[in-house]
Amino acid sequence: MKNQGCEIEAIGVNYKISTKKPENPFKIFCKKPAKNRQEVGQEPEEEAKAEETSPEIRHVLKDVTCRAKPWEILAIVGPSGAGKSSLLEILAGKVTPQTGSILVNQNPIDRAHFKKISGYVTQKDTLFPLLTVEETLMFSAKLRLKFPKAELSSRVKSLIQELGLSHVAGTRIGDDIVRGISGGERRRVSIGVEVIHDPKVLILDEPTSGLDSTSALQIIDMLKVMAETRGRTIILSIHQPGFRIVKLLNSILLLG
Ligand SMILES: Nc1ncnc2c1ncn2[C@@H]1O[C@H](COP(=O)(O)OP(=O)(O)OP(=O)(O)O)[C@@H](O)[C@H]1O
Repeated sequence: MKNQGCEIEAIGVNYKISTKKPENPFKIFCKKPAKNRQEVGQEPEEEAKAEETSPEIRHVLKDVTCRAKPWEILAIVGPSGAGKSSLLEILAGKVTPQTGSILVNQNPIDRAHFKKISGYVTQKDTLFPLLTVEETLMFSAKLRLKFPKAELSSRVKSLIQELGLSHVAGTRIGDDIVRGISGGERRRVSIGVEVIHDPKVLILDEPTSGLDSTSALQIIDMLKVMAETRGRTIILSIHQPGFRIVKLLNSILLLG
């Protein structure tokens, strides 16, 4: 099992959200509005139809099916609001869809176990600006791995090399006030934080957003190497991949 890759499959996923404004929390005694004549006595199909056309229900994902394989990159492509982040959260077991299933190696997802074998890189980097690159990765290593200090240190050093961050290992992350590393380097550190425990699956929400085309290509190139050398399953969302990026992707799911 240890060396087995991880295949993730989404089958017939439907995800709806309610855009209805929450009721007034101070209104303790509230009379439920009487159902209108049309709603009373509705059949289930009619009810589903009514839900479908209701302006208060947004159908974010409609019958989505996809498969991500080990050693490969699956990209979820689509315009803003297409549901890319929602699908990634569903694939990661963070959100449960109304219908459909998520399978990991042909078995229903076990969220607790999946958390241990996966890494999730959010769209926005959440790093401590005053820590250096090496300190940031060491912090994550100490949280996630129960290794002796020397082993943690050597794991961090080899990861810094793998991420191509050796030249900035001792540089602070920085933010708008403190000058630090570049946007592309920051993204690499965020990826490093999530791969320190060598996960089988890596899920990334828009890893190239806000980067110039060269830095974006370098990030996807690095992820490709991670997939091909470690057998990782990589799932990422991306807005508008350029031609050179598309060539590095193994499969693409288009969301409209
Ligand atoms: N928890 C939620 N509450 C309210 N609306 C939500 C929620 N989750 C998703 N949505 C809505 O669902 C739609 C899809 O959102 P999602 O973030 O998945 O899209 P996206 O393709 O990742 O967009 P972007 O590229 O801009 O990040 C959007 O209209 C969003 O407002």
